[in-house]
Amino acid sequence: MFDISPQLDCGGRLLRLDRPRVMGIVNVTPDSFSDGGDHDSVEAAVAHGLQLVAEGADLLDIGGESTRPGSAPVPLDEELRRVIPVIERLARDTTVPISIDTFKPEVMRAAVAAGAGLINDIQALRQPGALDAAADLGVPVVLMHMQGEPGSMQDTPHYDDVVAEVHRFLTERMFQAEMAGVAKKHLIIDLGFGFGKTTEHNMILLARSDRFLELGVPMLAGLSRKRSIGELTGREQPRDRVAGSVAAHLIAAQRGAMLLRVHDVAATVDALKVWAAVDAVPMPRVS
Ligand SMILES: Nc1nc2ncc(COP(=O)(O)OP(=O)(O)O)nc2c(=O)[nH]1
Repeated sequence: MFDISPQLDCGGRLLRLDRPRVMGIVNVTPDSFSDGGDHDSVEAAVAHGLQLVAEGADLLDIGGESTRPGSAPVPLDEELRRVIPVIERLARDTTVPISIDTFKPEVMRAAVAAGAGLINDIQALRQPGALDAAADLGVPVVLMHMQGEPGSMQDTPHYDDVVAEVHRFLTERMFQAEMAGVAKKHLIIDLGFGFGKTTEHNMILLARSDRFLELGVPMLAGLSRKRSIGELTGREQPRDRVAGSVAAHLIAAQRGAMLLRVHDVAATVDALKVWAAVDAVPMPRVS
């Protein structure tokens, strides 16, 4: 149907896209919205990453700067101090691809040099130097939609047509990336759930996320423990939003997402196994 590549070469570590793949979140931050401070030392972050791989994570996403609404920016040297040692250790101690969650080109370059094989950029390479860094590094890159900036994006998000506007943004960022020299086979899109969007916007995007498959690149979905899940379920604490998060990611997978960015790897892996079993049942022969 669409010419989505069957695998991603993440700096030599292949990620087959024969089924939805689970990206385990390792936030090396003191203030991430759902697990801030839990893994903000190298040892704790490495141990958490190894635990997520043991639970079935197909790749890990290492982040050194919280992007929650109202979060404070992290200086370059601090972000490097947080993430590089963790990437080095995890790249050594696991065989799964390691992703760097950053929008700073200097962090992208240092992270890939340290062993990361995928760039996860919530700003879709809009920072000065980011397009060139992605083109030079030659690894897959996630282009995510965000309306506004983390500090104020949730104040009054508004769209005339959220699907059309996110689609137009991602199409344009893909064009800019390819013009800068990023191979289309390295592009991944992400609708940016919770980044300048109300719960209604998020649900419309989730319901119609299959509309984005026509862009011909893998799609990543990241709804894990987010505020929208809390609003729909009444779960105040992000840690209590596991069932809602798993449901949302299962729906995203059914609508074509090939990468699921989650905190709760074991629960998500279990849900995908049940879905795969049902999906494997042959369609009835039309007599
Ligand atoms: N591609 C992508 N990257 C992301 N990075 C961070 C967060 C925010 O979640 P989390 O990392 O758990 O929180 P924080 O940013 O507070 O560390 N969400 C996404 C997302 O939806 N897509």
